[in-house]
Amino acid sequence: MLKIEAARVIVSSPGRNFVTLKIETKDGVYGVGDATLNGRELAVASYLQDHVIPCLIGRDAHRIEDIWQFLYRGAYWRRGPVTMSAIAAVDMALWDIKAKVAGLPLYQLLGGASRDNVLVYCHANGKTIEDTLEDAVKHKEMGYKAIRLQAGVPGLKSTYGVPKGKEAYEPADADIPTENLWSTEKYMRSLPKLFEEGRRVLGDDVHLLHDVHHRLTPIEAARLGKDLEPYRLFWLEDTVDDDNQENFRIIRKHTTTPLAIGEIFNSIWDCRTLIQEQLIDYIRATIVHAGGITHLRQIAHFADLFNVKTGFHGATDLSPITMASALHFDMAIHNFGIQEHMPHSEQMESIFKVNYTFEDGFMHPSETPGHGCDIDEKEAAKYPYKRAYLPVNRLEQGGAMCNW
Ligand SMILES: O=C(O)C(=O)C[C@H](O)[C@H](O)CO
Ligand SMILES: [Mg+2]
Repeated sequence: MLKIEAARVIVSSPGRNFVTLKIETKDGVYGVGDATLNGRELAVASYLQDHVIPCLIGRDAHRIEDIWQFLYRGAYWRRGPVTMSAIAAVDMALWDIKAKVAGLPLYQLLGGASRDNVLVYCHANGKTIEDTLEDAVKHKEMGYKAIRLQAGVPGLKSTYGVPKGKEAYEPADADIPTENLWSTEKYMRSLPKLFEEGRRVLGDDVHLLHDVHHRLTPIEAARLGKDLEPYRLFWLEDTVDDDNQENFRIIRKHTTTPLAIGEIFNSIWDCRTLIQEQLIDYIRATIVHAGGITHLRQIAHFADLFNVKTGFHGATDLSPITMASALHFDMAIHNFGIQEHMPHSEQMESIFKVNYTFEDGFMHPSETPGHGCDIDEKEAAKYPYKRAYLPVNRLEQGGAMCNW
C-alpha cells in the first residue's frame, strides 16, 4: 500500500491560468496532474479542494482504476467538464506516482512504445492569406510536417485562431468576454482560397489542417468539406456543434475530407456514435478534459476498433503536464494519428519543468520516471489567478449569439 498522505491544488497564472493538483504519498513520492478548464478554472479547483481531496487521503495511490471508479460512480453526478477535469487531474498524478515508483517513463506502463516518436502539428496564423502562409513557411522551415492554417476573413474584424497583435494566439483574453461578429457566408467564400494558395506555396508534402470551431450547420459543413477536397486536408476540425452526434451523418454523406472533433468531449458517451458509425476520422478528446489517462485509454481502444485515430487537443490552455502525459500516451497507443503542439511560453515553462523534446516535426516524451513534468511551487506562487474569458460571437446580421 502506498498511502496518499496529502494533496493540494495550486492555481497559478504565468500569462494564463493553470490549475494543478499535487498528490503526496507517505513514502515521499509525489505526482502532479493538470486540472485546467479554460475560463472556468476555479470551479475545478473547488471541486478538487472541497469534494475530492478529502476522499483521497489515506487511499492506496496504486489503485488507480478503483480511485477513478470511486470518483466517477461515487459522486452520483457524472460527466461534464468540471467533474471530468478534476478526475483527470487525480488520474494523471496517480499514473505519475506509479511510473516514478516503477522507475519507468509513463509510456512503458501504458504498453511500451508503438512508434519511435510523435508526429505533431503546429499553428500558422495571420490576418491575411499572405501573412498566414508566411507564418506557415517559417514553421515548415522549423521542420513541422503538419500545419494548421487559420486566416482572417475579409470583411470581419476578428476571428478565431488569428492573433490580434504580434503575440501568439491567445484566446482567453478579457476580464469579461469580448464580443466578435461572425458571417458564415464570408468565411465560406474565403477559406477555399486559403487552401488553394496554401497548397501552391507549401507544396504537396506537408499535411494541412483547419479548425472551424463549431460554427457551421451540417449542410454548410458538407459543402465546405466538398469545396476543400482538391487540397487534400489532413483534417477539418470541429465543423459543427458537438452536441448532436447525428449531425455528422449528413456531413459524411457528402464529403471525403477527413473529419476531426472532440476537444470539448468529456466522456466516451460523447463520441460513441461518432466512432461506432465511423462518422469521424480523428478523435480529439484530451487527457485533462476527458477523465485522465484511464478513461482516454478506453476511448482510444474503442476508436481503434473502428479505424478512428487520435489527434489530441494541445492548445496552450492545457498545461505542460497534460502535454507531457499526452506524449507518453501517443507513444504507446496503436491508433495514434497526430498531436497538436502549441509551445508554451518561457514564463510558463519557468513554472512547469518539462523534459519533452521537439525535433524535425516530431516530439518525444521524456525518459525520466513518471510523465516527466513537475511544478515549481515557489515560482507558481508569484503569479496569482486572474479571471480571463474566451471571446463570444454574434451573427453580423441580426446579432444573435452563435458559437465562438
Ligand atoms: O486548439 C484548438 O484546436 C482549439 O480549438 C483551441 C480552443 O479554442 C481552446 O483550447 C479553448 O480553450
Ligand atoms: Mg479546436
